[in-house]
Amino acid sequence: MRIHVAADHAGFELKAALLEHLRAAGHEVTDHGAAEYDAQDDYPPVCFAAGEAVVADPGSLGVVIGGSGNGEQIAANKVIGVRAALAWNTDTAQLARQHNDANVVAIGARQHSVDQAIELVDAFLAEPFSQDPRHQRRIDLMSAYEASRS
Ligand SMILES: O=C(CO)[C@H](O)[C@H](O)COP(=O)(O)O
Repeated sequence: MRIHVAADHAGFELKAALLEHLRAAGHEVTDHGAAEYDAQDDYPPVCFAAGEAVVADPGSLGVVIGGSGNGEQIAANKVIGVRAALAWNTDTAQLARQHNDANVVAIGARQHSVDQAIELVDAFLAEPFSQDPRHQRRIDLMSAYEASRS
């Protein structure tokens, strides 16, 4: 799978561990930054970059990481075509794919151990979209709204 990953300073350490884990598992992973640790850096630019890469690369998925994951989810969702979900347990990670066909998952690195956070990402990546018509209908409503505003 092709995976686009980004993190600010709060997610920098988790990003390094996640890149290693995903590459060892055979995924094709692109690191969209931050390239180095800077306690003053801002999460929106790297989240925009990862989101844009996911939209430009159909079939790929994204991971955006910060302290809570909230701002990273918000930033990624500003990219047209991104459906970013904050995953905070296995169920929300899986439901993001099953029900929402989320193409980006947001993770709060300060909310989980590294192992727990990697489990959330793995659960997200492994779960397919259900293809259920009711879920597709709701996604289509959001896509139509997005298209009408752009
Ligand atoms: O989670 C985040 C945004 O939702 C950021 O990672 C967090 O706000 C960074 O905080 P600080 O600048 O205090 O380290």
